[in-house]
Amino acid sequence: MRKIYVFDTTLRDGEQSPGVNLNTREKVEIAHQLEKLGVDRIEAGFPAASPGDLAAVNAVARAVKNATIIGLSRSRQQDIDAVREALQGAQDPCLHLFLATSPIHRQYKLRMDKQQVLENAEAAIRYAKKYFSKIEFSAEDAGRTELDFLCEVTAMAIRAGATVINIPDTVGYLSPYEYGNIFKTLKEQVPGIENVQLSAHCHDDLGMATVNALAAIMNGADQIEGTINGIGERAGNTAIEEVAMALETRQDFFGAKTSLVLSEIARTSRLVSKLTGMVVPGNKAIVGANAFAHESGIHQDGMLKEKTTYEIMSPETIGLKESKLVLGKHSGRHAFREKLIDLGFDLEDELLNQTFAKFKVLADKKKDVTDEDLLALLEEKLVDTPEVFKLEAIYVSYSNESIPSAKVRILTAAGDIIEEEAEGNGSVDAIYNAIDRASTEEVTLSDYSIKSVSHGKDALGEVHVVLSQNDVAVQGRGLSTDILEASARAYVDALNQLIEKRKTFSKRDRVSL
Ligand SMILES: CC(=O)SCCNC(=O)CCNC(=O)[C@H](O)C(C)(C)COP(=O)(O)OP(=O)(O)OC[C@H]1O[C@@H](n2cnc3c(N)ncnc32)[C@H](O)[C@@H]1OP(=O)(O)O
Ligand SMILES: CC(C)C(=O)C(=O)O
Repeated sequence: MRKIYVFDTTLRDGEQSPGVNLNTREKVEIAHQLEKLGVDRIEAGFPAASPGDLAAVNAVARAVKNATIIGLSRSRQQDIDAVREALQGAQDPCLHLFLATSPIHRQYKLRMDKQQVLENAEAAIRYAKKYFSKIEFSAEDAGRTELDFLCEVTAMAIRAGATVINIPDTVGYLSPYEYGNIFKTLKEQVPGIENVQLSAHCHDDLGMATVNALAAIMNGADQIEGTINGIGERAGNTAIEEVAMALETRQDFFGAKTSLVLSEIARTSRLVSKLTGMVVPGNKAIVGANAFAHESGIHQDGMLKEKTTYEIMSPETIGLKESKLVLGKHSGRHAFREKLIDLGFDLEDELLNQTFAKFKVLADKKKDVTDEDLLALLEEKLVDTPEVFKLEAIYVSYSNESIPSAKVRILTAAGDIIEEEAEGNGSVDAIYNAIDRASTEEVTLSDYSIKSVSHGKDALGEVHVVLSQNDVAVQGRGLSTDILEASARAYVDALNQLIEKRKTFSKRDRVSL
């Protein structure tokens, strides 16, 4: 099986993500994890960028024993010298030199013509060759470079002593066909190309970074460059975990493999997310929280019968424990039954159907139906609790210059209407004091939490409260687009449940104790 080398640039191009700044300790921690993941090469930074980055690259160079350590450099002596200094102590150092070759970069950024680009790059490689046996040369913006000129630049770089030639699609512009064709052409036309490794470095501006890296592999690339979680400049780089898992899962098609320890992927992803502060989107391939989660009934049913119906890879391969069946409004009876069995309840069909119907009503209102919700459904705490008290209206008076007060109108099961007023430390406290007066129940509020059920200004607010009385505690839930109303509803719901629980407990005592 053909081996594809993995060049990880999380610590260099990944760190170029706006808002990301890794200090030395963080770079070393990530580098150690990359070593465990088994990447072949680690680009640790751009030493000429700052004294801090030079020191960080040096710390990585000294800490890592099982990967080549690379420092990036412009085609300038002072940058090359900074990399020399930074890579002191590295077991296997490599210099990464770059110079842009595309017409746009030549004309506007470098203000060089083709000849100057060739001469400048050659002088840099020859200078560097005195100090480094391994040199990667990148033709920045190769993707938008005339193909014949790119062949010329590549031939020059090989003659001058580069050992790896990198073809960056710096701005994520190319289609897979065009990018693959560059590798094919270089392989066919550049003298000495068989003596160097060819590398692919893609960006995700059009969402094609992974597929372009794969196209490069299919056309002869020996190495792919990328980052963990695909972080990097603008829309980011090729996500290494995506390429590695594509090669692993579709060995039949690609006939190539990395030597990554795949079971370290999830851990590496979490660490990089934590230290860079870049949250991995839930739907991100391979490492997103939903990548191995199934919500819809038909999929869950398939998963329960045979995992390969809806999973092309197993979560264990990347170091996760198992797939998740998430209960929501799209879930079906099979998954619901399985979940209840997990919770210790094996229900008769009829009872299962009744509970399932209630679950669907709840799932329509809630983003996540938790184990607690399910337990509540089973015990008929959350729905169908007889309403001893029903909240009819609340009035709140609030100003930051006076004590908040609230008035509530409550309808009792006996048909009485009770109105009470009270003051409090805040609006919610005032409402709760007024409800206490109306219900005359003596309860303790031991928890209060609020979250939004959906997004936007009109999001539903969901309030959860825990009320206790003697040794009994219950959870009440209130939903409304107004958080004060949701708070009042949660409290009244909890009161009703408390009263119901008192009854259930005394019944249970009679029946089973
Ligand atoms: C595609 C990529 O990801 S390339 C890597 C990008 N990463 C970074 O830029 C991060 C680190 N960079 C830095 O800290 C700074 O840009 C430094 C220290 C390298 C240079 O800073 P400054 O000297 O202030 O220059 P500045 O960044 O403003 O401009 C870049 C200069 O380098 C030149 N340049 C750009 N690429 C190269 C190159 N490969 N070789 C030689 N010169 C280059 C530009 O033409 C410009 O030159 P000019 O000053 O003569 O116009
Ligand atoms: C320095 C090079 C490889 C680069 O990051 C790019 O062109 O995107």
